[in-house]
Amino acid sequence: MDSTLACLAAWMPRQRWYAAKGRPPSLRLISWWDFPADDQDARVRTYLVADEGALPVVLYQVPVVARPTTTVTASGAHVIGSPEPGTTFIDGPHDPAYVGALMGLVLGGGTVSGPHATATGHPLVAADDDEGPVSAHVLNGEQSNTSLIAPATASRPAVICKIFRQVNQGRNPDIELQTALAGAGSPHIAPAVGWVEGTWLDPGAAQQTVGGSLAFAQRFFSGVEDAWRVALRAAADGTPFDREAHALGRATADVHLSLAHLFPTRPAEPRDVDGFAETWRRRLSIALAEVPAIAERRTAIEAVYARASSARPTLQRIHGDYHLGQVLHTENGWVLLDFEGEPMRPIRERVRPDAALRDVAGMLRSFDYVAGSIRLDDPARPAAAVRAWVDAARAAFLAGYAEATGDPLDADDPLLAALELDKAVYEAIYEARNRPTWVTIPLRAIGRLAATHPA
Ligand SMILES: Nc1ncnc2c1ncn2[C@@H]1O[C@H](COP(=O)(O)OP(=O)(O)O)[C@@H](O)[C@H]1O
Ligand SMILES: O=P(O)(O)O[C@H]1O[C@H](CO)[C@@H](O[C@H]2O[C@H](CO)[C@@H](O)[C@H](O)[C@H]2O)[C@H](O)[C@H]1O
Repeated sequence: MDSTLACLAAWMPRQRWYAAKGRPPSLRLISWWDFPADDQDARVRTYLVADEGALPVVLYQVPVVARPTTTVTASGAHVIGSPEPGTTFIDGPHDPAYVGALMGLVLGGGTVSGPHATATGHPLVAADDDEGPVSAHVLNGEQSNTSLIAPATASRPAVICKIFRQVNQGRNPDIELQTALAGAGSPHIAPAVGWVEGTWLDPGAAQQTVGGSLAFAQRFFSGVEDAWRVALRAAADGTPFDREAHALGRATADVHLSLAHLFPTRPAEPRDVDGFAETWRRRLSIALAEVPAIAERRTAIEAVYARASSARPTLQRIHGDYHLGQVLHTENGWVLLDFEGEPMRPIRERVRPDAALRDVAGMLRSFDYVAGSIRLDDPARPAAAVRAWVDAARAAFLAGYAEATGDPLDADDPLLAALELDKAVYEAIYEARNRPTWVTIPLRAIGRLAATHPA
């Protein structure tokens, strides 16, 4: 097993979903389970490994197909390594044996098990017994998880199945919130198709079995673009985005209203807002260590946070990592995706009731990212026109949101300002770790947002 762990530890840091960038993992095997495979050459296994170098410890789900090296046809990019002579490990989602096994579980149900661990499929739609092994391909792009797309068949629409790379105790909020919203008939959600839940021994507590979500399947909207693409094109062409942004504000408010109806809400108490401020300060100190350019803004940033200390919003479940890339432009309007919350926040914080303005702030930042990305692509482009596009989109989004909630929304609200600034600080850390050439986008925003609200 040591050679298997060494092989995984060498490969994981190169994966986008590996959280502790710049540090090799310190892996401990927690468990595994094997799927039955039709292909005699393939052993289909999911490893649960804990990265104990991370604080708190991060548990990863690593599906692996082991094949005799002489039979491997997978592209080198998807090969994990050869832990033993003659055997090659392939990244499971890129191998048909794992794809067929996982999709079979999520669409058809059943349980697979390993030492003190299980994985159980919970299909929500009746399976087509004649379908045979489901084929699917990995969705390309920069994602926190790995998603498989299974094309439509005569008996079912196309399906996207997200494999959660980081595994936590309890139901993943992506599944929890979207199944509740879909069940309540929200038109802004992709209908759920099924999910996979697992049990394993808690890495932090001897002999205690815990459970959590492993994968989530939803209807896949083929051939549609996300709001990021649509907005980027509109901004680059100089086409107004006001109507779309207004409808996006309305859809956002509609989802917030549904979540407030479906899950408990409560007024914030002083300790809640102190908790927000504590998170902002903690994040700022990480950002100061990882992105030193922020240091000159420190006092101004803290002043913006201090202005929000008397805010008392109603707390409710929210999206938590809301940006243009999380919304699809379908023929029936905007559809929201990925309710997992901020990947960098511990899960226990992500499932707590929160301020709905956090999502509003996330989307406002995303409009600014459109301008930033255009400037990165074409530094010679006059900044003023793109800025005017962003300002109009922001205003339209806020107007649509306020209209649908029926509550006026002050664009200078101190809590909104603090949340927007905190999101920019989050983005500075995120970009420094994942896309260093993009870090100028949040850095410029931090300068602007801190200067707009002087002490
Ligand atoms: N139901 C869907 N229909 C079409 N595309 C989807 C669907 N769900 C996700 N996508 C695409 O996959 C991308 C990643 O999905 P997301 O849920 O954000 O995963 P991650 O947690 O890995 O970031 C989205 O930005 C979107 O482009
Ligand atoms: O992968 P996730 O969807 O969970 O989100 C993470 O990655 C996003 C980048 O892909 C990051 O979003 C940032 O970049 C977007 C443009 O690519 C921009 O629209 C967002 O406003 C900006 O925050 C997100 O923060 C991160 O959690």
